Amino acid sequence: MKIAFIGAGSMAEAIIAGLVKQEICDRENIVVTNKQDKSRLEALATRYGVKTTEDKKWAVQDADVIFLAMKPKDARDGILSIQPFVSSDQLIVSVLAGISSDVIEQLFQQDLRVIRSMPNTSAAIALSATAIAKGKFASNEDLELVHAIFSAIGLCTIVEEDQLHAVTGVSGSGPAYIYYIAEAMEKAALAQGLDTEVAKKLVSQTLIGAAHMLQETNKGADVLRAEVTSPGGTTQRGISLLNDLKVSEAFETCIDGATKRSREMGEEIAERLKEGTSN
Ligand SMILES: NC(=O)C1=CN([C@@H]2O[C@H](COP(=O)(O)OP(=O)(O)OC[C@H]3O[C@@H](n4cnc5c(N)ncnc54)[C@H](O)[C@@H]3O)[C@@H](O)[C@H]2O)C=CC1
Ligand SMILES: O=C(O)[C@@H]1CCC=N1
Repeated sequence: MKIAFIGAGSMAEAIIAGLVKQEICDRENIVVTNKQDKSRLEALATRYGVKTTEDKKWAVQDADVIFLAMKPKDARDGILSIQPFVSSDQLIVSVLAGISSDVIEQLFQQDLRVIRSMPNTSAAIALSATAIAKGKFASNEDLELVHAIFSAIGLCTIVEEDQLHAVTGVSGSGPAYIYYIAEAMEKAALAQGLDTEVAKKLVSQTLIGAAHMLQETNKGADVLRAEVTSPGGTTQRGISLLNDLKVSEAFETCIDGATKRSREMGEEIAERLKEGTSN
């Protein structure tokens, strides 16, 4: 299987790292191109042994699967730059937040097989939480192939296309929320007099341990939390203060805002497409 990446940023790198690490396909069968940053392409070639090129035609002409991995705002230009060289026997996999398979098909001006996906950057260590959905010209076999690719670099689940906005708000952006919590806990640990290195180690191991507990025990988050919380103890005081600060509600607002932003980004590009402009 030959895979082309249009876009060579954080998400493309995370998927490439996962594919190479898990030996999903030969590194020589992965081709990466971007807008203009040659040094970035060279860095990826050195780091992962993949092929890179500035020639869009060369990048896509023999690819079985083409990943669209540019920013949503660059989707139109990126797609138009490969559009003349793409045919319906190639499978398009989009990681673009917010942008519907309909819009992608329209930009290609062809009835292409499109699978939309929402992975996250933990793909780099084969721990992505990915959801995928099928465009109207894609087959169940296409969905299975992409499911297999993403399953090799983490968990992959199939959803209705419209649910990808919520997935983006929850698990696409999710790693950033967890890093935010990690930063806040590290800062708080320093304020209590712990050394930076000690704080970092304790916080990351606490996150790892809690994540494994969620996955490996059959207990819900509420039960696990209750198990930590001794009556009248430290956790109870801490959680009570988080409740006073409405942290749970803050997460609801955060995920609602991110989900809405995904919809907005899709609408913005659909609007520009109608107007025939790229900016
Ligand atoms: N970063 C993340 O955690 C996640 C990102 N995504 C999606 O992945 C996509 C890429 O995001 P990042 O990797 O974070 O962005 P990034 O800014 O790190 O990389 C974007 C890449 O696209 C390239 N590019 C821009 N215009 C292009 C064009 N006309 N032709 C070819 N390449 C072009 C840039 O040169 C760059 O290599 C976005 O659509 C985003 O919604 C999805 C899930 C998670
Ligand atoms: O922030 C973004 O728009 C992208 C989509 C999900 C994660 N990063």
